[in-house]
Amino acid sequence: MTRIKCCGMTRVEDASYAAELGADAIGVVMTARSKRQVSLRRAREIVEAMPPFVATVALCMDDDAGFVQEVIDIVRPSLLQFHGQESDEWCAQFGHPYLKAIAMGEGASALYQLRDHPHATGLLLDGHGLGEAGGSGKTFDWSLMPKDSHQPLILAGGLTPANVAAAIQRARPWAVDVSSGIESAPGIKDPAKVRDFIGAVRGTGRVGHDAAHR
Ligand SMILES: O=C(O)c1ccccc1N[C@@H]1O[C@H](COP(=O)(O)O)[C@@H](O)[C@H]1O
Repeated sequence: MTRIKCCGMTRVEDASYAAELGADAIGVVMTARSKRQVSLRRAREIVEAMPPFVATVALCMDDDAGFVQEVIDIVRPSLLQFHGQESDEWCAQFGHPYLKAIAMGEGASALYQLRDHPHATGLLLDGHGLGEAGGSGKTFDWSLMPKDSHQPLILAGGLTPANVAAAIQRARPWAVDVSSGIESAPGIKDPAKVRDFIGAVRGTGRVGHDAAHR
């Protein structure tokens, strides 16, 4: 079964809806470098609203260590996600489980980057180019997804309800991660797209309640 993370939550109701439909994890973006940034307080509210067994992920990108520690202490996410140029040693200093984003777009190859992050709980392969900022909403060539990693690999970058089934077929990831592909505007999730995305991953077409449920 392919796990699902729905990222970039800015509202409790959106995160709760994704969890209700069967998302395995939700994400909140903490870095000021994103238009989806939420405050520490809002992130905590979203995390606290999640039911048992739904993991919570707080995304940082080249932020300073003091801020990351505040995120751990105040938001208390299950996992951090480092989406910038952070080294393995730097990410591991907090003693908190984390995902490390790996660039798979222009000029990038997974080969060396995967070996560079042995302490990551999982590696999230995204469509941005080497040295570029993540969260570009771009897909990458799914055939480049490594087949022999000993760490769980999470496929991200430009996934939508329309392309996620083909992406899974091609890349065979442990999990998929989506943000912009289930939005009606940056940070605002579209209930029909959330439902269709989860339905496409689960292979059922549509799952859960009707959109009128909201
Ligand atoms: O979502 C953002 O604004 C963001 C900003 C900076 C770094 C990463 C960001 N998002 C993450 O990027 C991947 C792929 O997102 P998308 O589905 O292509 O929009 C995902 O992990 C987002 O959370």
